[in-house]
Amino acid sequence: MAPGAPPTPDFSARWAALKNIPPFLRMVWRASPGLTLAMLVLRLIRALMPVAMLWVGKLIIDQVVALSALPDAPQTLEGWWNSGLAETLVLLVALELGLAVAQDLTGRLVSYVDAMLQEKLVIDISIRLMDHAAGLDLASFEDASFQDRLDRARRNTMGRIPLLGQIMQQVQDVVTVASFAVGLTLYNPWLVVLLALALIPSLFGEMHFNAQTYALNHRRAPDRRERDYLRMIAATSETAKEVKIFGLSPWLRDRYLTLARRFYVENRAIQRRQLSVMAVLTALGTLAYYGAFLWIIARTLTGTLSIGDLTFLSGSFLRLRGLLEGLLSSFSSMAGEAMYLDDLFEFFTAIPAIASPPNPLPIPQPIRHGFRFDDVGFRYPGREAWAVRRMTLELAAGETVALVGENGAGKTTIVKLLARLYDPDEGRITLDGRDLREYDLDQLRATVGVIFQDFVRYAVTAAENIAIGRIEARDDRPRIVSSAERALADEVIAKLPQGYDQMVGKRFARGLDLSGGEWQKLAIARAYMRDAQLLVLDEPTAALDARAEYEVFQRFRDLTAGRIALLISHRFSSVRMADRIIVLEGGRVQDQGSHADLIARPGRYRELFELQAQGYR
Ligand SMILES: Nc1ncnc2c1ncn2[C@@H]1O[C@H](COP(=O)(O)OP(=O)(O)OP(=O)(O)O)[C@@H](O)[C@H]1O
Repeated sequence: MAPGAPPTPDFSARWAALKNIPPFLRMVWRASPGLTLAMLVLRLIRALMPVAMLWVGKLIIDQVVALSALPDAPQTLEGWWNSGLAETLVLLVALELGLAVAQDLTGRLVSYVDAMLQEKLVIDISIRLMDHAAGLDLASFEDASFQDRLDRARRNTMGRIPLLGQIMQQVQDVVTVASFAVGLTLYNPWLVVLLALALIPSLFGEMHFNAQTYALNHRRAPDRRERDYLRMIAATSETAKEVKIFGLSPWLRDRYLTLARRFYVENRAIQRRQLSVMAVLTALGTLAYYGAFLWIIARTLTGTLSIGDLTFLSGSFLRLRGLLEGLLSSFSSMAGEAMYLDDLFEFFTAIPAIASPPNPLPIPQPIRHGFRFDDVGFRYPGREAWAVRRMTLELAAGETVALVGENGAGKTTIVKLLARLYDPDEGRITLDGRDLREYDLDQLRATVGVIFQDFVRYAVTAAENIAIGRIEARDDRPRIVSSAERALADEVIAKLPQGYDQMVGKRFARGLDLSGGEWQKLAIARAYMRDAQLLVLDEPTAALDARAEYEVFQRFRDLTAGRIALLISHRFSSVRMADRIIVLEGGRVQDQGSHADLIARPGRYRELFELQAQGYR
């Protein structure tokens, strides 16, 4: 099936999806070889039990009939016991009892092993999804169709875990069917053929409807994401304020309802068609069953079959019909379920474009010269306009540089390019003269510490929120405390009832929410956790007042002495302390120099500086 394309709701798609079963089973095996083996053995034992029980049942009945027809049969139980005539019968009954107990026991064991195996599988797949997602490019996450695919992979795969039980049941049922079929064939092979023929139409019916449902779900993934999003924003702590103030509730509700209604109508149409078509097809199976039953009764009446044979055959027939019906429909639904696995395997085939080269260079320790943009051009995927074009600039070792420019000038883009969250489309970025792409990616990311404007407010403890900057050091309390002090976050933490161990954020009941500025201080402390050689504050200070931001920047400059510090802010009063200020406009360097240089000459910087200064007068 072509990646991303909805499958055509036909049988071939269904059959093709069966290819997913072997890799799925390999995942199961990987999750737990021991449990998988145990499961197979148990299923095999269970598979042979029905025919064994029915056969023993037949033997019992034949014995009873034979014994009761004896001319000089004993009249009392004691008489039977003493005669020894009923020994075989007693043995057979004991055997039947043993089989019944074993069937119950293995049934429970199967449920247990199945549940454990599914749990292990969920963990294993979740970890693999997380690991794989972690390695993918940022661009992928900003791409809506990728989001749909990831969403489908996650949602569909977790929903497909019971497929394991289905496959196992299928294997078990196939063995049971085979054992019954052997039994029936011994009497009359046509009985089996008759049954199978009657059931084929309903198999195709099932397959057809499953494929339609899948195709519909697949096609609706973007709408479903929107529907879930609407339901989510209508009632979350993040949105509650605006939903109330702007009275968004009716609007959200209507949009949700429009989508949900469409889903409902489409689902109903499929369900109705399935109801009528399947009713007819299933009736065919019933007809065949009673036809065969009549044949067995007739043969018993004419004396060709014994009463034991009658019970065995009619029992086998009944079981076989149920089994075949179940097998065919569950086979078709299994194939249908397997189609959903396409999304998972497709997701696993996505390879990041940004990766370390085969023989990566280590990051220089220390950086001798610095970073350099050489005529760099970059466009976001799917965008016509250049975010950055003909950009040439330098960040020299040990220097504090500020980037200023109006919204959309390209400041954040420069930072993303420095950390190789994206690679340039034109020109190149070098570190100590070598292209960034030649270096080890993990080392590069470790040496570039960025606190973004939209940093994440994690619903974990205050200490952990700071440790995010260097998660390996999450148990290094002195390091966390000292980072907090440098970022002025210690004052924020001092006010929390449980100090560093206070859960923050409002997601969990025991969390305590912080003000925007307080969150920013915690985030800035993350920068100090790192041993980064290039530290970037990309406007995480916007919620601080002008004086606090100035103080944060001043400290940042002093505390990052010897490293490269990059500051981004819209406040000219704060950036003036940088060694060099780069003025960006429309994705290009418009001017650069120290504050004194820039203010001394007419230009954009002086203009904007004066505009802001007036505001403060
Ligand atoms: N993820 C993205 N996908 C597509 N276009 C983007 C993306 N991020 C930024 N852009 C575009 O790239 C250009 C540069 O954006 P950038 O974020 O670098 O600006 P900025 O100078 O940091 O702005 P601000 O001061 O508002 O933070 C803008 O035109 C913006 O619309």
